[in-house]
Amino acid sequence: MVEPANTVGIAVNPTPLLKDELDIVIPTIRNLDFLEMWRPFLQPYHLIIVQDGDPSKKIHVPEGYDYELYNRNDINRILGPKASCISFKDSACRCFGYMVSKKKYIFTIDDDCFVAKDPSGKAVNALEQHIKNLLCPSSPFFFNTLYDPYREGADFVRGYPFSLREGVSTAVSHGLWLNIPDYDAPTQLVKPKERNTRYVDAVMTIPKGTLFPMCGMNLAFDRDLIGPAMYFGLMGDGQPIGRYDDMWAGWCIKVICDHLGLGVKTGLPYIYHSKASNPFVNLKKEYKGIFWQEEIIPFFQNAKLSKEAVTVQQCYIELSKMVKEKLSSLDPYFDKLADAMVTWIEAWDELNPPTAAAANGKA
Ligand SMILES: O=c1ccn([C@@H]2O[C@H](COP(=O)(O)OP(=O)(O)O[C@H]3O[C@@H](CO)[C@H](O)[C@H]3O)[C@@H](O)[C@H]2O)c(=O)[nH]1
Ligand SMILES: [Mn+2]
Repeated sequence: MVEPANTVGIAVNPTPLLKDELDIVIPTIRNLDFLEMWRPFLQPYHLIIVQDGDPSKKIHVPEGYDYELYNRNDINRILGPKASCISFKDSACRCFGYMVSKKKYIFTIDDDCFVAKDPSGKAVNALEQHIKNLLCPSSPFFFNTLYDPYREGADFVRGYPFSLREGVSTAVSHGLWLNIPDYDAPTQLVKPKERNTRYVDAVMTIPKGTLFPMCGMNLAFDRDLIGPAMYFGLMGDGQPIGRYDDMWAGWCIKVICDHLGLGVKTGLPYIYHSKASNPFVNLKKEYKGIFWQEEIIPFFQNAKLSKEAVTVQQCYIELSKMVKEKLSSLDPYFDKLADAMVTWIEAWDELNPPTAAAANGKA
């Protein structure tokens, strides 16, 4: 039986790593009381709260947190017609927070994710571990069997090519979950009582050429390296699919990271996922995705980006053209999604114009 950690009495770190370079993005339709238990680890950071659902509902944010909050009215006001690419009534709305942030790093977490305990009983500072993962190189080109070679007390094992030991920049850090695992609805239905009690003390780079099911509930990334590709798609209200927001983004970012020579890591940190969403509601959201993905995965496995695609935006636009060309025959939804991918990039570039220096550099 796993339980969340008790963080009462843990002092708030006054000078945490990347304090002014990282935003925490939380999608919510509920309340944010869970931030009380995260206070020692998260209070020094700026929050971007994306309020989904009824914009007239008042979301209470615990005292002492510095935050900005956006509801649907704000999204519509800021993006105008381009707001059509931001999902409504689905956690996919969180990607609006990635777009409006001005920081280099993002940590996104769900409002039902509590602080986990490691096997020694110590409270896990998930954000601190994500930051370590992002600030350390990745090793996507050759698998290190002793897991993260950059970790204290580990290294590259015999036979690991020295020419590859410098590693590459890490774009994404994918954390895991104790208690309620991120299972799809059919698995949830078959195993309603299954809880994840296994704390695996490892961080691994996902090898180049391998896709993975990215879960958005405990995720961090480098916005400068991969932000424009972190679009969580068209889900929820008015859409034929849900709960494939993070999956879609994960497949897109992995193809682009592989193309640009960037790393994606998975493993530590764990959070404690406190509640299971309704498997019957989830089945309705997922069911088209469960058979579509048998076509979608080979599409991403075979996606080849051109050597002219050297920025994330260029890669993403190329990907959107492939989606329109190769997946629209699966369902007209993908035609709409391909257009929304372009709208997302246009909106991203509108809110995040390249700095003059960067623009000159590019010229
Ligand atoms: O319409 C909605 C529903 C929920 N939210 C907020 O999004 C997160 C996740 O919600 P919840 O914990 O209820 O759902 P899970 O099934 O556990 O979420 C996992 O599945 C993925 C579905 O896409 C998701 O990325 C995972 O985290 C909470 O913060 C809700 O408040 C919402 O904004 N709108
Ligand atoms: Mn949840």
